[in-house]
Amino acid sequence: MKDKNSGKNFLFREEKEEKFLVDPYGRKVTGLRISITDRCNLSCMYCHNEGADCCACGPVGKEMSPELICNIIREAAKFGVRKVKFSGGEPLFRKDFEDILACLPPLKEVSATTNGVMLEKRAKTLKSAGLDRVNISLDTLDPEKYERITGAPPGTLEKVIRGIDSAVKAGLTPVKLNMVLLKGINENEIDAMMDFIRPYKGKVILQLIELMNIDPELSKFTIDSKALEKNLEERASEVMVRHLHHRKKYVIDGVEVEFVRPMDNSEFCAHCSRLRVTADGKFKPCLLVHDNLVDIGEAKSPEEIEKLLRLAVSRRKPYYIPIIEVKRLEKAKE
Ligand SMILES: Nc1nc2c(ncn2[C@@H]2O[C@H](COP(=O)(O)OP(=O)(O)OP(=O)(O)O)[C@@H](O)[C@H]2O)c(=O)[nH]1
Ligand code: SF4
Ligand code: SF4
Repeated sequence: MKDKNSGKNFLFREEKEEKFLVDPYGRKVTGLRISITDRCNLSCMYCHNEGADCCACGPVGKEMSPELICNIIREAAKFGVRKVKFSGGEPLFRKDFEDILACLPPLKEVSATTNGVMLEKRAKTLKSAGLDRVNISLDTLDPEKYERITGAPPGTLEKVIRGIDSAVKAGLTPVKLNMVLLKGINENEIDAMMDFIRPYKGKVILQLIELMNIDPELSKFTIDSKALEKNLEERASEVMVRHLHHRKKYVIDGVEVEFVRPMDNSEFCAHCSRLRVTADGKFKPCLLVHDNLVDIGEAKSPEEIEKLLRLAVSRRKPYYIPIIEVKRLEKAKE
């Protein structure tokens, strides 16, 4: 079958007798990123709520049942999806998160991204239910700045730090600390953050995240990512490149630092291997595109889910594409 925009073929590709979902741009889908709720107890200044139209602090829509979530994952797993990331809003708002984890098929990695506020008491049960690791948002170690960035009441930063400790103790490792870089607010705290995680001896990784300034109001907080990348490279004793998004990982003074640089980065999109699912049950082919969602609705049978999965994959397109590719596509249309 041919994609009408790109003229490229898309179908299932057989590899070592395993079927994979491959989009019209040749990107294999090996992961699902599932939002299980839009609810959240914070209101971070940069929140994109996983690309949902509503804000995490706005009204809450319907949420998928554990059964539907597991059916979707089971179907995707038949086609080579091996990694699942649960996100929100704040996924720990789901009291039945452990039930969701308990019904999953065998996977290579099950992780969640959380703000960590409610993690202290849940870390052990989540691990026992099948969660492998967590990413925890932590942009600053300064309580006042934390409250300014997240809108949280006093005392919240301490809860998050206790959450990180519990996650490490429960074995939800490596724990990644997600630090969104904000010019004039926390850009000078990278070294302090590295000092904070060093005692965890490799069980905690620092993940620096370029601000997605999709809202013009946020532009003033954008840092110079290229300069930062150069600086990290100069300081690193080791540099690695992940397949996912071709993200760079650095080892600096014994600490692992990963840099997530999605903006205007065609390399990032070219290596995007995850399909998203929204909290209200829609496949979302791209975080930044809002008009090509595929409603899973009450689809229950494996056949129905497979059909919708294929449709969503056929709609996947890199958001940022190299200018040379844009020209090639324009020429192909002529
Ligand atoms: N544009 C874009 N940004 C992404 C994508 N995936 C992750 N990000 C950014 O990276 C941030 C951190 O993502 P996480 O949820 O912690 O997970 P991750 O680091 O992508 O995944 P793992 O490395 O598997 O833990 C997100 O809040 C986004 O800002 C993506 O597919 N597209
Ligand atoms: S914790 Fe996450 S979902 Fe909640 S407001 Fe902050 S960025 Fe948005
Ligand atoms: S195509 Fe690019 S912007 Fe869209 S989800 Fe993938 S990495 Fe993110």
